[in-house]
Amino acid sequence: MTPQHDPGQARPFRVMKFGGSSVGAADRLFQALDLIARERQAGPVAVVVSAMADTTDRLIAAVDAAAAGLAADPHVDAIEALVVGVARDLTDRLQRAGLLVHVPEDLSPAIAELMRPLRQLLLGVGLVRERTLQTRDLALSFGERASVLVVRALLVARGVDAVAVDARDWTVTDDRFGQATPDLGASALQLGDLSAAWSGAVSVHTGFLGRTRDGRTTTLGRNGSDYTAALLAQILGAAELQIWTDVSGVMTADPDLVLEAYPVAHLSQAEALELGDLGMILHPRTMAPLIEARIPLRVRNTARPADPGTLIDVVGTRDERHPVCVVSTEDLALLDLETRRRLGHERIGERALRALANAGVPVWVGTAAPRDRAFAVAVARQDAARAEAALSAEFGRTTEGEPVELAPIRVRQPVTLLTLVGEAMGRTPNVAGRFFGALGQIGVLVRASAQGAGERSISAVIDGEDTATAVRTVHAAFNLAAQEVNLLVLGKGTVGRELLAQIAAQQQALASNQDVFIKLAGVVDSKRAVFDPAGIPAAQWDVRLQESHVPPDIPALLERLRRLPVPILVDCTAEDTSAVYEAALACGIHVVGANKRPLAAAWPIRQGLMDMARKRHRRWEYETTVGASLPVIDTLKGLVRTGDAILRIEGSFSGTLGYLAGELSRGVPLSHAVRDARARGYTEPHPRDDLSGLDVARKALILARELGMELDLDAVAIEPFAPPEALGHDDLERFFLALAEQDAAVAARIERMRQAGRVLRYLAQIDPSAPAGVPAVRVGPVEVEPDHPAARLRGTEAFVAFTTDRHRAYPLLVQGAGAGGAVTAAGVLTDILKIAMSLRGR
Ligand SMILES: NC(=O)C1=CN([C@@H]2O[C@H](COP(=O)(O)OP(=O)(O)OC[C@H]3O[C@@H](n4cnc5c(N)ncnc54)[C@H](OP(=O)(O)O)[C@@H]3O)[C@@H](O)[C@H]2O)C=CC1
Ligand SMILES: N[C@@H](CC=O)C(=O)O
Repeated sequence: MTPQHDPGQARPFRVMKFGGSSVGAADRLFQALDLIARERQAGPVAVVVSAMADTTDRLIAAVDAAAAGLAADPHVDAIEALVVGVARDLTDRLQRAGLLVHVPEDLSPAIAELMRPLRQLLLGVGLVRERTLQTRDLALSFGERASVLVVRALLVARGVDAVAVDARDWTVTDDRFGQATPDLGASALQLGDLSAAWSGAVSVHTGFLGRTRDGRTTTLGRNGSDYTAALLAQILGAAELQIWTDVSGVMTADPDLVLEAYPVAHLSQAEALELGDLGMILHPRTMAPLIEARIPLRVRNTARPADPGTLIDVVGTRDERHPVCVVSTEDLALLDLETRRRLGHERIGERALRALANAGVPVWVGTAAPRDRAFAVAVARQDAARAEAALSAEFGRTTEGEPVELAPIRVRQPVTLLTLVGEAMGRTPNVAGRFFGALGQIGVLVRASAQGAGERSISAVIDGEDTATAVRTVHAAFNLAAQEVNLLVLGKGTVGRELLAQIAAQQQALASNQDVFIKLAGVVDSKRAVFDPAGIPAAQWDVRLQESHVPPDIPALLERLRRLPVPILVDCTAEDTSAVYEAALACGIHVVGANKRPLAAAWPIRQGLMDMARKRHRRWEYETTVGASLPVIDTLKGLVRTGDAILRIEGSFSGTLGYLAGELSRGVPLSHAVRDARARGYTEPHPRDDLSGLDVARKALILARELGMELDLDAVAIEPFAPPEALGHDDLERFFLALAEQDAAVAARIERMRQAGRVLRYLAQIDPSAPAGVPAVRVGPVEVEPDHPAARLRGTEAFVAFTTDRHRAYPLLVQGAGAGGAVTAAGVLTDILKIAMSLRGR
């Protein structure tokens, strides 16, 4: 087909198509006329319009009513009222805006006149009580014809020369009513004759409509107006087709499921075809004329004309790393067929598809096991029963008449077809790995899967209830938008407060540089809670918490948290929160904890939490429980995972006790040094936990358990840092008074050590192969020689030395600040980011 546009002609046509929402209300149509007027200034324009708003549905209802012997006139009255109303409102608006070149005649008589034959037709349908597709097509044509009448009249009134074109006068089709196919050559000839009369005016065409060679009205099926527009663009040799609708382009995912979904800037025609198969943008047959004539398509929003929309052309985006969209097709059923023995030469997939086609059941996806022993097919839920019946009938016997050993057909519903679309699929390695990996991370079961033969899509069938989380996770895993994580922070003491300050400071940078959006959903202390699913501005949490009178009802808060994308419980308390962790993990919430107590709880409790996290595919991150932000646990896990044998772990695990030892060496009395350490945020909420050795014992136990040592706290040999008689008081002031009584004795001991050339350090040792009778885990004060690695520690420095099979001669050392709000909070934030990043497939 030769396009009508003569390449010598300076400015080719632009075709603009306006859908039902763009012409069905005065404000939108006002905008549409403006867009047409502007585009006209740049060159020749042809416009295609759909029926206004719900007119097509109303026309179908009118035909159905007539065929059922009911009154159809009220439907036609409603359509007439809508069209007249839009025309009047629009005239007023144009007048108020000073855009009318002349006041248009009242359109109501013309609209009534247009509708007269429709009323007669419906009367006829009522008389014969017969409703054929042919009759329905004729009735439907009145919707688009009414739109053209209004749009042309008001364009002219606005000073844009325009002609109305009934597309039936040029769209020559076959006689498949309801789904007619145009004849391109014949249509081009007809259009050629018509267009001669336009002489520079904007031609306004009815979308959706055609006519058979013998003059009967047809319609072009679903998205028929788009088809008309694509055909018109092809015949006119247009430079571009613009589809004006109510969204700002093709979205990266369903915005109802993914708040951060956004319009894709650029797609290839092949990607658009793939999306068309999934019911998005244009139906594949509508894309055909554009592909054939290599015409770019722009999808734009009439209500937001400044938005660039989506451009669809031959090349598409040049960014081959990212897929473009995650499409979720919901409300499907998955039918699983499995033969107990092979069916000779028969392919069960082939037969199943044929049976479903014969039963008129459309198939969304079908996947076969190797050599076709099993086959799974997804169909719309409403077709599930028919599909099952058709398959049961088909597989009652082999084609040779033998009974088939088919396991009972299993029907699973509702399921969702989750499809990732993009050229990246065939050009970037590991897209499939990341797709399934992201689903696996959040524990979504894949019931069936398929990778498109065109290498532009990959699909997974998942349970319907997993849809929202799965779409969000895959969307985030491919960096289609920032990964949102939602935090509920328990505790706003030294660590919690500092964490919230770091989040406030880093939130912006994390969103722009790392595509991670940290949302603070709630903060809880020992007395109250504040929770807002929309997010608490990180700079306002303090005020919001102070103003709150809500008691900290943790189960209720977890219930609200779990409904948000990537929910994370952040534990910055020093309480026994094992039960809270269990509830959180059980309902799908990740946990990040600086709190050692759940990890040091009785072995079955700690192990139960680990199992729960594994079973629910949730993360429990706790790097800061040993050595604040030092990478102690990660290092140990790495050694264990890579098969190294851990011979011994030793070190000074407590920044607090390291600091105190240093202060004592400088001559500071014990009670003063502890007060100072507490004020600096180094100690546990009650410093007794440090001085008694309990806190270090917990750390040592945490590390020992990483080695698989099934120990409890009572198996740890603990020698306290300070004399036990000073540690009895809960009340802090009494505690400090009792401590002061020990100042002199402690100072004397330190002095003795100094004279002997040694320094005091509090060390821990984990010896997995300790002989029977010797504690495998020991913590206690040690007088170390000057050449001991611990002797060189300063301030809150801690160190952990791993002697392993591979690090035998030179132990692997992790050393640095081991206590303090800032470093610990940074470690907690790092753990939060680990979860966010892992969900992005990075
Ligand atoms: N400080 C450090 O250097 C390090 C600390 N850690 C660990 O971090 C955790 C926090 O330490 P830190 O910030 O110093 O302690 P703080 O005592 O300063 O803060 C504890 C917070 O927990 C809150 N809290 C107490 N009970 C509850 C409860 N039932 N529900 C909710 N919140 C509660 C307190 O509330 P309220 O404000 O109402 O009293 C307080 O805000 C500890 O487990 C500690 O071992 C780990 C590594 C280093
Ligand atoms: N008091 C603790 C703080 C971190 O866990 C210590 O220094 O060990």
